Amino acid sequence: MFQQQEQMDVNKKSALQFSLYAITSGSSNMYGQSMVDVMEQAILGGADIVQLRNKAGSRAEIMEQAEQLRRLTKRYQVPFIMNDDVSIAKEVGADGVHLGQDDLLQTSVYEARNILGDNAIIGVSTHHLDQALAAQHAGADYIGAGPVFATPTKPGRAAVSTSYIQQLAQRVTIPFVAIGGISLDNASEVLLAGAYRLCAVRAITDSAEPRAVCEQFRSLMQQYRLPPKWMICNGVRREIYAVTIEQLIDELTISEKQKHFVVELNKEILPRSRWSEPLLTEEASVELITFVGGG
Ligand SMILES: Cc1ncc(COP(=O)(O)OP(=O)(O)O)c(N)n1
Ligand SMILES: Cc1nc(C(=O)O)sc1CCOP(=O)(O)O
Ligand SMILES: [Mg+2]
Repeated sequence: MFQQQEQMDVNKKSALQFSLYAITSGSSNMYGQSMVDVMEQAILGGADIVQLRNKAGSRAEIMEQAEQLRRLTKRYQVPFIMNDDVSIAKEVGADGVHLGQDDLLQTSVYEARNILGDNAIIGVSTHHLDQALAAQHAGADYIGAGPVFATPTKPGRAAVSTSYIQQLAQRVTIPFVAIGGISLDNASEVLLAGAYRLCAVRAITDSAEPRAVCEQFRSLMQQYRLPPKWMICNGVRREIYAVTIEQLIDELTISEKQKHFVVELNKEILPRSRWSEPLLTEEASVELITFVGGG
């Protein structure tokens, strides 16, 4: 818990800078491409994190797939996340595990962290803001946010819509990834709502050309947001997209009446005349010091 406020291991920090998250489906796709080939194509197209999701296989089958994906992702130096099962994640040396709200009833973030260690990536699915804030507080490294659109991959789960993405962009300090029904046709809508990271199953696995699909996702994504930076804002370590103090104030949705403060950037007072300069960089530390009116 609260590890976001400490210095993060460099490998974990770089793993969490992912932008396109590919999740498996089945052992081969409808074009006869094996699951591993599809994921390799996805990685070559720009997927920079991979999850094994097999809801129906035997433990032995899942273990074998996990080992295959572990080898593949090591070769390309891409993080590998195991869905649902912390013990398989541990056994194959996955980089982390993804837990849904139901999975948390079996294994909490705290327990997963104890089993996998501080450097493991623990992701948690969330469907509304309270769950997101709880996951962040519990020490999750990233949040899954969805389903943004209704999807047959998760039947019966109501769409949260892009308004949930807007909420997360303003309220959570850890990375979040939009998931559910995301395709090349609607990705812009999700990015416009404030997502930097997108996750897809069918858009990638149901395509005859997973590599081309991922390339197109990545080129779309580059049009919307610059990668976020880890910064310390008023003592809290968090992801920040802003590059100027003015943008930071907007990003933190500070209301008009609270905008009278002194800004310290890396321990130096920053005059208001410089608030529009692109000064915010990785690991910058910003203090927005407000004054309480006296009588
Ligand atoms: C990145 C990511 N986000 C959400 C999920 C869904 O997890 P969960 O709600 O536990 O559902 P299942 O995938 O286990 O059916 C995910 N797997 N990955
Ligand atoms: C596995 C999963 N989890 C979701 C969530 O909202 O937590 S939506 C989802 C399915 C995503 O698949 P597709 O890209 O095919 O829609
Ligand atoms: Mg699950």
